Amino acid sequence: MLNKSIMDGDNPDLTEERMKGAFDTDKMAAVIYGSEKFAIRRREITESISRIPQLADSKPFSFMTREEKISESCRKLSVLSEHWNQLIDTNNEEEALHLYREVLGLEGHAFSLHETMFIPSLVAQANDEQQEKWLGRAKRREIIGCYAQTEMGHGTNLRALETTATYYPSTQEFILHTPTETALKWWPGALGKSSNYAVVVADLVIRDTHYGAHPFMVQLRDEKTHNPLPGITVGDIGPKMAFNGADNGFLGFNQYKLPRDHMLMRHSRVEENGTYTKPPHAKIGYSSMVKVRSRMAMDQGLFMVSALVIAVRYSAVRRQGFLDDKSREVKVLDYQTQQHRLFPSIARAYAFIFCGFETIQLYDQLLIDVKNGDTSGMSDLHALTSGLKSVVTHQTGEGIEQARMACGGHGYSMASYISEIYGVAIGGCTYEGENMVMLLQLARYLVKSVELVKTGKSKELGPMMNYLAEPDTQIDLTSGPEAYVKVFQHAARRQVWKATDKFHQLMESGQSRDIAWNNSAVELTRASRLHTRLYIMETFIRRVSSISDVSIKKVLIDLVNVHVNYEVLDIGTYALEHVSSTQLDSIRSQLYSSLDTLRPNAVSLIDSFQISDMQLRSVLGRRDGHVYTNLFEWAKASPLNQTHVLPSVNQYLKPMMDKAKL
Ligand SMILES: CC/C=C\C/C=C\C/C=C\CCCC(=O)SCCNC(=O)CCNC(=O)[C@H](O)C(C)(C)COP(=O)(O)OP(=O)(O)OC[C@H]1O[C@@H](n2cnc3c(N)ncnc32)[C@H](O)[C@@H]1OP(=O)(O)O
Ligand SMILES: Cc1cc2nc3c(=O)[nH]c(=O)nc-3n(C[C@H](O)[C@H](O)[C@H](O)COP(=O)(O)OP(=O)(O)OC[C@H]3O[C@@H](n4cnc5c(N)ncnc54)[C@H](O)[C@@H]3O)c2cc1C
Repeated sequence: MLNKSIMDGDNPDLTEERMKGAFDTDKMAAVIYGSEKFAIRRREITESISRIPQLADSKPFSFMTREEKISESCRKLSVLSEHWNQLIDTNNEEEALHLYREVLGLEGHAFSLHETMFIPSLVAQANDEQQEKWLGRAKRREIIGCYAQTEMGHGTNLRALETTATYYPSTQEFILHTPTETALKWWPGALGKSSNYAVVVADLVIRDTHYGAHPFMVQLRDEKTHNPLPGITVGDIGPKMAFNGADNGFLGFNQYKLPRDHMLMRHSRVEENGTYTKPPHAKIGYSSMVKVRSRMAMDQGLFMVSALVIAVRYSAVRRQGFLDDKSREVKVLDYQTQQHRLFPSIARAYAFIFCGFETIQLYDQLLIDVKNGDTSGMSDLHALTSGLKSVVTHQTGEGIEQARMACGGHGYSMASYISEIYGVAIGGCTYEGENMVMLLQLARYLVKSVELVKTGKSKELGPMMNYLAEPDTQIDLTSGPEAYVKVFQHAARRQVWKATDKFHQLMESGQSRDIAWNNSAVELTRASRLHTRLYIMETFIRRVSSISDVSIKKVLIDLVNVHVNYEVLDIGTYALEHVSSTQLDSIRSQLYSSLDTLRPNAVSLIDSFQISDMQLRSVLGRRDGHVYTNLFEWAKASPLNQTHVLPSVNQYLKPMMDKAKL
């Protein structure tokens, strides 16, 4: 029995699962979270939080109105402000994110964008003097900030942003202005009611020349009264599909004056006389987005895991139907269909998180390089994270929806909380650049790479691109996971070349570059997806190969087997060009047997993420597995059940029924 945290009073069905686990979940947590030190810190932070009763939800979140959710998260933030230094190392971003997740969950809050985009924008875009002025204040949370870029009329196409920041040398001020209704900033998280500052992205104009999107530090509200400053129109955009604890907002400027030194000037400058110095890389101002995209594999992996923790634990306590033994119904987790629904997603979640570690490190390195004047890695990371954010958000959405269905009717209830997780996670398909558009950004890079190969410049290929220059080879599927990587390489290479050839042929036939691109776009997005999935698979295998602990490695190899078999079958139409249908049949059989092999470790694999009940907010996913009693308690707490007869019954239904009786 390796799982140390088995509790006496837990549901015996879950205890049985935990006894079956063949590895230590604390050790696995150390692998998942990158180090034993951080895995221990996570547990310590969770433990410390549980000792502060004011940080608990005051009632089930699902029964709160939007206003109550916002007020509840502000209440908790004020409690947290008394405890930051005892709870976490405030300079450690991962510890802070864990604390936020535990205490505030995933529905958003006043600081949603403060940590994820406002501070990172100051770090990457503000010069030293500006950081001196604002960064400390932001880190101490004396001010609350957000990132205001998207407008009602334009989000994806940044070059068409309408908000202007016009510089006047005579006053040494910018005038921020919203020229039309569609130019209203629309969507920024925590903008509507919480933030008093924003990094605003506006089109820089000097003497009638438009220099495009640039970031500005803008005070929105009076620091004493919190009222909007004159010239600022700001408010909440209303309820959303999910994420309703956040006040995503609108923002308009009416000839709003801003001192010259409020343009973030680490990379581009406007001198007092209006002379403009351009940045060392044209897209350096987009770095806050690359930062968030580089985190998305990790964050989406964790969203998917939350849904899987709920679905796998519930599947181990839910008994329905019979297999051999007719005296007792089976755990639904024993059905092959249930395993097929859930286990490939467990594998993907692990894979996303391992990828996430790599891309976060790549971004941190890029930040250092750029500070030292080296922007050469920007295109590679932009391409990689554009594809990755698109694939992981889409697959996470699919995985969470399967997890919901795997919980049957109770999955549809807010008691499961899966629908909230789903709603929040799929926001990622849209924010930080709509998925199709970001796949097309990666496609630009892939097409350029093929062009390099075609012109004999393969040596100039970026990281991860060498396979595009390699010839197809025979694949021996018995040679282990690497053979599946080869299948993906073949499929991705063929699709990237096919899409590029189509694009080239259309141009050769007389179509303009833009029209030819648009007419090749579906094929190009397919190429980007295959390339990204190849990267995810390679990272997963690489990470697992590097593990030394035998029991951990063994179960992760089982997980890799589920992954590679499932992924190759999932791209069956492409794979068929490289493997025979008989080989696909054999992959199918291997997938079924790999599901079987994984089955005893399923609960331990998801327990290893050590997501607390507080964070999970799910009756079905409770760690102790006592689902039914608590489901009943939860339903009894519904506001509708606080009275036997609702006022609407007396007001409408009774008179209607009484009238019908006459
Ligand atoms: C629910 C949440 C739960 C938890 C999380 C909590 C909080 C976080 C929640 C939400 C945060 C959401 C925040 C936001 O959404 S902020 C707004 C984000 N907006 C976007 O992402 C807009 C997307 N659009 C763009 O990025 C750009 O418009 C573009 C699509 C990239 C096109 O830009 P454009 O200037 O027109 O450039 P192109 O002509 O297409 O390309 C020219 C050239 O530049 C290269 N390029 C583009 N971008 C970059 C980059 N960032 N770095 C390096 N290079 C870049 C591009 O590849 C091309 O290169 P070529 O060599 O091909 O010429
Ligand atoms: C939960 C959430 C939080 C957000 N938070 C913030 C925030 O904090 N700050 C902020 O500034 N913004 C924020 N946003 C806005 C977000 O960044 C934008 O919605 C996003 O960038 C997509 O832009 P869009 O809405 O203009 O979509 P559109 O570009 O209008 O997309 C609509 C459709 O057009 C297609 N399309 C558009 N352009 C092309 C193209 N060139 N080629 C092919 N197809 C195309 C898309 O694929 C899509 O199908 C948030 C959004 C959400 C949902």
